[in-house]
Amino acid sequence: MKLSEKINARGGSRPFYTFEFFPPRTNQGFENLVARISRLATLDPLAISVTWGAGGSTKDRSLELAGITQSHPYSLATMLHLTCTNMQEGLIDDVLESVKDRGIQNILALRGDPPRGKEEWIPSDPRFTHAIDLVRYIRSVPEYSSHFCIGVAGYPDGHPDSPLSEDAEIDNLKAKVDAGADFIITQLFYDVDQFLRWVKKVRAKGITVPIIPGIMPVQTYATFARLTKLCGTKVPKKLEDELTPLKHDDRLVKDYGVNYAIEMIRKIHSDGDIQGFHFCTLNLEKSVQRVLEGLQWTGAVNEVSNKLIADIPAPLTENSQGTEFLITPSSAANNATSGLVSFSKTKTKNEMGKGEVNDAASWDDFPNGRFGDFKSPAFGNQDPWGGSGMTRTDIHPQWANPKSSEDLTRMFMSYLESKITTTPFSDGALCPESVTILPQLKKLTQRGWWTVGSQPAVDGISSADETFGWGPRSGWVFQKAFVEFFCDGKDADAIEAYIAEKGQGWVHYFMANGKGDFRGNVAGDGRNAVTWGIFPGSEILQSTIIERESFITWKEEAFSIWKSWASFYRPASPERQLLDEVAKERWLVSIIHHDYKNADALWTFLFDSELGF
Ligand SMILES: Cc1cc2nc3c(=O)[nH]c(=O)nc-3n(C[C@H](O)[C@H](O)[C@H](O)COP(=O)(O)OP(=O)(O)OC[C@H]3O[C@@H](n4cnc5c(N)ncnc54)[C@H](O)[C@@H]3O)c2cc1C
Ligand SMILES: NC(=O)c1ccc[n+]([C@@H]2O[C@H](COP(=O)([O-])OP(=O)(O)OC[C@H]3O[C@@H](n4cnc5c(N)ncnc54)[C@H](O)[C@@H]3O)[C@@H](O)[C@H]2O)c1
Repeated sequence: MKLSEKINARGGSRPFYTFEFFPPRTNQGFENLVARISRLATLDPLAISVTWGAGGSTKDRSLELAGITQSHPYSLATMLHLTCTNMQEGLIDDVLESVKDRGIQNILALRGDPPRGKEEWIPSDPRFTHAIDLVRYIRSVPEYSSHFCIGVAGYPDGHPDSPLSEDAEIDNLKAKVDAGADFIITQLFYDVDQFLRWVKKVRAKGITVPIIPGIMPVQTYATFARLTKLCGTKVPKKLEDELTPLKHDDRLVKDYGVNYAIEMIRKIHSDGDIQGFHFCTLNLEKSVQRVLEGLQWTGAVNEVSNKLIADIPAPLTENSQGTEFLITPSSAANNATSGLVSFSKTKTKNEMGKGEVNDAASWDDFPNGRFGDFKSPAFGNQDPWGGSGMTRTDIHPQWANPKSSEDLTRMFMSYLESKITTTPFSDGALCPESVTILPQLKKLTQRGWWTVGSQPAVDGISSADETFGWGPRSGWVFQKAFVEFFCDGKDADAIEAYIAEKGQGWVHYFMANGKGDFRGNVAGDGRNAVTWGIFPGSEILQSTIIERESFITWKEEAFSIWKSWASFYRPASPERQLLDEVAKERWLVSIIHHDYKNADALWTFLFDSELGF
């Protein structure tokens, strides 16, 4: 059903909400998301939306997910985000046809990433340069026009890449609506006063369609910092001042995020214009549920909608079978200041094993744990539409234009020496904990093993420690050292042989190349918890796990970053040849040393003459 019709049918009696999801990176994450959506559906959203990877990069998974949620037994009004630039010629028509065939009637028409300057050899559809072109196109084809309800994006804090004034931006928004859009969904924001001012300005320009504000409850400090930067979101001083002191405690951050979202929504709703809210869920469920409970908007619907749970087909993978708990805070949303959030666990499905419970329960608690659980729907999330960062920006001038391996070594070294602040693999400065192993990282990188991820060993440090601490303050945290780097095939062979000969069971590794070869010494389903913490009143929490599935998923992304970087250069250019060669020939290697009681164990093991040190 069309969202515009559903909004009208409600008659404005009760506020509505929609939930946004992105297609997960792994098969198990995908299957578990479907189960998660079915649970969230019991909260009676008016629609759910599925994001679209820039340039169609998630086409199949986005279509599949949207098709599932639209059809029986879920039967949720589904909206597909669709970007129109950097899309291969003909793809828009194919997608619109498939969307229509699946019975989906709502499209969020977006521009997507601006075309990359130097890519003229990649054929992309010349008909589309702005979102308005997609709106016009859909409205120009009678069978699409009658079938689809169209939403467009609005930017209360301004568009991050736009040089235009607010007035000019709103004129462009009006043009999209005049071209046939039925509603506006806004970019996420946190400054309610600014939003309400913007809405009045939008209305004053004669835009009358529903405006649905994008709400993203703060989930973790790192995601919040990353996304507000990416989206150009203004962070009110009050929010910054209140959130920063909590940033090491994921639970307090989440509690704060829930309360802040509740306050935002109450204030916006009381202003009278806004009827509904669009939740950017990041594929997590607890915070959105808590916000709606806190608003007391869910009471009436819960009775009606339990039917969905009963209708859902049995869950989906062996690992996910029965591992899901619906975790509801026993004292909804109001514990932020005490720091004592207690959770009551309500089984939603079959009986389950204890270890599995710990996994699923922490999916929301540590959604962006560095190497989060690959079974989590939120695994590997980088931004709300699943890009790698590489697709959103032009090549960073800091990375120079590498023409040789030595140039790349220099780039990775410059990053470690803080001469540059990013690499294609690290979008911000090194974490303070990495500074404690800086000489070791430099030694590896200088050797041509370009490090991209690492952590030092930690044997029980206070969870309140400024550098290593996380979680509730009264606890102890532990880490095993690991390092992850790109090296050539000869070195990968040498590392493998060396670990087999000298590792004595203390050293685990995974290695993979861009051609699809994979090697490692961890048993198929072996899971290395490399960061864990012990806190009062809870099971041991494992925030970071290194395992085969997540490594393989990450290595796909890692090699696609090389390829994506290469694609910025002309085919015959030395940069293109170098980066293509690296993407083909180098290996991504991840090495963990299990002796966390010896802080030097990993490094003394690696810095051996047999490995060329
Ligand atoms: C709710 C929401 C969901 C999103 N979902 C996704 C997603 O799933 N996948 C994804 O890749 N991205 C997504 N995005 C990001 C979006 O694709 C980017 O923000 C993109 O840069 C702009 O898209 P747009 O549709 O607003 O573009 P447009 O409406 O085309 O506007 C882009 C810029 O161009 C300007 N402009 C418009 N018309 C003209 C003109 N004729 N001449 C000159 N300038 C003009 C506008 O003022 C604006 O500054 C989403 C954004 C929002 C707010
Ligand atoms: N299973 C896996 O192996 C797997 C899965 C997903 C992600 N990853 C890794 O995680 C990273 C992305 O995850 P994230 O956003 O949580 O990472 P992050 O930015 O939190 O980095 C993880 C750690 O690596 C350190 N680091 C960053 N850049 C480094 C560099 N150039 N050399 C050495 N150390 C560096 C950081 O300081 C931090 O301590 C990827 O770069 C990848 O290394 C690995």
